Amino acid sequence: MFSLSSTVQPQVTVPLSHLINAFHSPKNTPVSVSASISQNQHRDVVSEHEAPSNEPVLNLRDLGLSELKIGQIDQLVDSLLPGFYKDKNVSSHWHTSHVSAQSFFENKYGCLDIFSTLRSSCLYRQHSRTLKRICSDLQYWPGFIQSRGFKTLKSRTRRLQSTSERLAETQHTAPSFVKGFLLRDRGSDVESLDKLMKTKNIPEAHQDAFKTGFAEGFLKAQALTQKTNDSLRRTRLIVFILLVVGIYGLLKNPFLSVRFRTTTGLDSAVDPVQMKNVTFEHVKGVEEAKQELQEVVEFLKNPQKFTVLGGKLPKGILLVGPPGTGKTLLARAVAGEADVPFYYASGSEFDEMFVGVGASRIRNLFREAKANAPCVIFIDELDSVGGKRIESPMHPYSRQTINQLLAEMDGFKPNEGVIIIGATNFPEALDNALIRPGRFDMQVTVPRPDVKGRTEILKWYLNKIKFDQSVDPEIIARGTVGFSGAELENLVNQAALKAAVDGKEMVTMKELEFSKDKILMGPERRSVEIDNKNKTITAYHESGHAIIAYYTKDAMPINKATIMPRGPTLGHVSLLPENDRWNETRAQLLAQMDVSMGGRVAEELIFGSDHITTGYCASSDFDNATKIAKRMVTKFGMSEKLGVMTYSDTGKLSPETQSAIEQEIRILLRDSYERAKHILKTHAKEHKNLAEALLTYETLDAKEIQIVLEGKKLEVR
Ligand SMILES: Nc1ncnc2c1ncn2[C@@H]1O[C@H](COP(=O)(O)OP(=O)(O)OP(=O)(O)O)[C@@H](O)[C@H]1O
Ligand SMILES: [Zn+2]
Repeated sequence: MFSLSSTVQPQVTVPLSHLINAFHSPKNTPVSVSASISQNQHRDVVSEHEAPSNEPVLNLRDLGLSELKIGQIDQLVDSLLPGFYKDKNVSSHWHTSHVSAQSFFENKYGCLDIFSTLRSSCLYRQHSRTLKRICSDLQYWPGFIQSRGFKTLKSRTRRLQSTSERLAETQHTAPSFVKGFLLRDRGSDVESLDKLMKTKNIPEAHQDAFKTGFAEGFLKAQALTQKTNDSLRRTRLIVFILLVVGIYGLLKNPFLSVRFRTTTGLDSAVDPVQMKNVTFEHVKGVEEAKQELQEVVEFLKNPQKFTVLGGKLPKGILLVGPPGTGKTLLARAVAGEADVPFYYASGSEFDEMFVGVGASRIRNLFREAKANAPCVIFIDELDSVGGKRIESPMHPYSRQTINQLLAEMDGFKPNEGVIIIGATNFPEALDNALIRPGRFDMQVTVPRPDVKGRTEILKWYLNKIKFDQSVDPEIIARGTVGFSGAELENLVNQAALKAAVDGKEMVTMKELEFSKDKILMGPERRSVEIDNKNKTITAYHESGHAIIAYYTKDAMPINKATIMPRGPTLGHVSLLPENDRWNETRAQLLAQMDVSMGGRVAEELIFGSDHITTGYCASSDFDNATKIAKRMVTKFGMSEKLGVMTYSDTGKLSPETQSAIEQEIRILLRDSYERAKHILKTHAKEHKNLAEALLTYETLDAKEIQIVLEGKKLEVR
C-alpha cells in the first residue's frame, strides 16, 4: 500500500550530492526522468514532456520516487486520489469549499506536503498537465472531505489562523535558512537562496560551500521534522494501546478491578465474592465454632424469623484463634451457607499513612455492603485496624480509622442484614470500644484442632490426593500435636510432592512421616557426612531414649527412632501420645524426664563418662528434663518439701526459698538420672541390639523397634 509517510521519507534519504546538484543547477539542469520511468514510458505521464521552465528542478530520484515503476505510480496516484483517472466531476459546493490539500496532508499525516513538492518538482513541470490536475483536483476531492469530518468555515478560519501562528512562531525560533525551507515551497526557497547569495554578495569561490551548508541544513531540518513526527505517532499509539488494555482489563477482570479500586485511595470501592462453593463441609475439626456460627447463617437466610420476637442479632462476630486454624474459611463458609455476598477486607489494608484514606476505605466498604444486604463483611487481621494503638509516627491516622469503623458499625441497624465477621490472633490487643456489646459482641474461639479434628482434616486433604490404603491418618494426627489446619494441609501436600519426586504412584505413610518430620524439625541432611564413630554414638544415644520409653510404664508409646540427621539434630526418637493430653500425671511427667535422660545416660554407660558428647540432642534433653522438673516444683505443687504453692517470679523470692526450689529440682533430676541408668543397665542387651539395628537400617518404626526388643530378627528390607 502506498502511504504518504513513505513518500516523504525519501526526502530525508535523498543523497546529499543529489540535492546539492539540484541547487547547483537551478536554472539550466535538463530534466532527467529516472531510468525506471524512462524505460516504461507508456503512460501519458511520461510522454507529455514539456520544456523545462526557469525554475529549479528536482528529478524523481530527488523525490525518492525513482524506485517506483509506472504501475506503482498509477497505484500511488490511485490510492492517493481514488478515481482520479476517471476524471470525475464533483458538483457539490460542500466539496469545493473548505479543504485544502496541504492542510489535509499536514493534519492527517503530520508531515510535509507532498503536493507542494510535486508542484515544484520536475515531475510537475514535465507532466504538468496531469500533476496540475492532481493538485488542483485535490481541492475538490470528496474522499478527503469525508476523512476530515465535518468542517465549518469558522473552524477553517481558526485552522488557518493557527497555521499562520505556527508559521510566525517558527519564524521566530528557527534559523533563517531552515525557516525558508520549512515554510515555503521549494521553488521559492531556491529563488530566495539565489537572491540571498546575490544580496549578500557571496564571492564565487565561497558559493559552493554556502550551498552545501544550505542543503545540509535543509536535510537536517527535514530529518528532525520526520523524527519528531514519528516519535509523536509512536507515543500516541502506545498511549492508545495502554488505554485500551487498561479499560479492557478493568471491565473483564473483577479481581483486577477490586485490586485497582481498593488501592486507589479515596474513591476506592470493593466488590463482593459469591461463596457458594465454600460451606461448613469444608471446615473440619472446629465443630463448636461451626455450631455457633450456624445461627448466623440462619439469620442471613431468614432475617424475619429472628426479628419477629424483637430480638437483636449480633452485628459483629469476632473469630479468635491462632493463625491458620480456619477463621477465614469459616467466614467464607457462613456466606456460602447463606448464599449471600462476601466482602473481604484485611485490616492492614486500612492501615494507611495518609490522612483519611483508611477511613474512606472503611466507608466505601460499608456503603457497598449495605447496598447489597444481606451480606457478610469479613475483616481479617482486625487487630491491625482496631488495635489499642496510641497514635504513633508509624500509624498517625489509625485512631481516625478505628473511629470510622465504630461509626459505621453504629450506623446500621442490627437487623439490616449485614454481618461483620472480624478475625484476630490477639483479641487482647483490640480496642475496648470495638468489643463492647453492639459491635463485635459475639466471640467465637477457633482453636487448634485436637487429635480427632486433626484426623478429620488429614482425611479431608488426603481424599484430594492418591494415597495408599495402608495410610492411617490417626497415627499422623497423633504425632502432630499443635498443628493448625493450614499446617496439616501443607503436610499432606508436601507428602504428595515427595511421592511424586520419588516416582511413587501413591502417597504412603513413609511420605507422610517424612513431611511431618520436615515440618517439625527441618529438612533431612542426607548430604552430611557423619563418621562411623559419631553415627555409633548417635545410635546408642537414640536407642537409650527408646529403651527407657519402652520399659517405663507411664511413658508415651514409641512411634519411630532414626539416626538420619534432620535440622540441627543427628537423630531422634518420636513418641506418640494416644490422645491429646489435657492433663498429665506426676508419673507421666517423671517418665518424660526419664526418657529425656536416657540418651545421655546411654552414652555414659557405653563410652564412659570421658566420652559423653555435647550434641544438640544431649543438651536439649537436659533442657527438657530440667524444664519439667522446674514446672513440677514451682507450678504444679508436686514437691513434697515446698508444698502446694506456685512460685511465679523466682527472682523475687527469698534466697532460702530459691535454694529450696533449686534443691528440689536437683533431687528430681538426680532421681530421674538414676532410674534411667538402672533401666539401661538392666536392658543392656536390648539396648545394643537396637543400636545395631539403627546403624543398619537408619530408621525404625514402632513395630520394628518392638521386633528388635523382643529379640527377634528384623526382616531384611
Ligand atoms: N479447620 C480447617 N479445615 C479445613 N481446612 C483448613 C482448616 N483450617 C485451615 N485450613 C486450611 O488452611 C487454609 C488457611 O486457613 P485460614 O486462612 O482460614 O486461616 P486463618 O485462621 O484465617 O489464618 P490467619 O489468622 O493467618 O488469617 C485454609 O484455606 C484451608 O485450606
Ligand atoms: Zn537425645
